[in-house]
Amino acid sequence: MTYTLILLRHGESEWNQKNLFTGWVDVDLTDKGRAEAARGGELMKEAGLLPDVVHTSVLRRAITTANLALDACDRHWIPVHRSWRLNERHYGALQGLDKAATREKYGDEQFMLWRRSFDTPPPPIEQGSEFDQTGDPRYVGVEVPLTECLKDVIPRMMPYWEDEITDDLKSGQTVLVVAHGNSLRALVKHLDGISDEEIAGLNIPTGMPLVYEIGDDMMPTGPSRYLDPEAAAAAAAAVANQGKK
Ligand SMILES: O=C(O)[C@@H](CO)OP(=O)(O)O
Repeated sequence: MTYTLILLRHGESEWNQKNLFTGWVDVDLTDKGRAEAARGGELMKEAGLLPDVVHTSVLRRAITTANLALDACDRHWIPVHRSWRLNERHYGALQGLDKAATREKYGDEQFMLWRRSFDTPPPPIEQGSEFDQTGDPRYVGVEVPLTECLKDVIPRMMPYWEDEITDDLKSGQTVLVVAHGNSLRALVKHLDGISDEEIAGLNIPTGMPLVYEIGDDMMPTGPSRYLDPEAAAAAAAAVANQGKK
């Protein structure tokens, strides 16, 4: 028996457009991001891959992307589950800072360590500062991080994969997960068995459905595929180049 899993990073956000580090800051989609989300839904419809259930983070850019994509494939009515565990990586004190200016100030190497290394977290955000999420009502009972590297995302995201998403897959449902560049990198790292070093080179494009066939062991039976591979490759390269002028 195989099961279908579709991963979708949210469409372009206002801070993607402005080239700002975002993390847990709850920014909206741009018009381009809304169009990307709808296109993602159309691609799923054209491929005959219609989700039975959707899981999202608790951030607006993922929630709105899911709504628009599901509307575009007439699946606006399916059950929805949300969890902070699917949130973007917390970007610490970099949240709200311009990526190009940060790269210029700290240099290429430090910039890339913060963005893509497995285990170098950015400096922690100051509690109570403008872009700190401590005290946000959606995180009652959650220990809100002050910064995270990818290594920190794995232990907070994986329980949700193991306890919630795989349950839906095992019941035979086509599962859509709408999340973020770095929370999805953590999940793809697990599914594709990518090493701590090689994960630095993986970038997930916005609004591009990525499909896995999953076996009974809840691991992929073969390589994943983007529904629009050429557009996905170009968009992933653009993500990789963020911060460069
Ligand atoms: O700012 C962020 O939260 C993420 C995703 O937009 O950026 P990056 O791709 O640099 O990790």
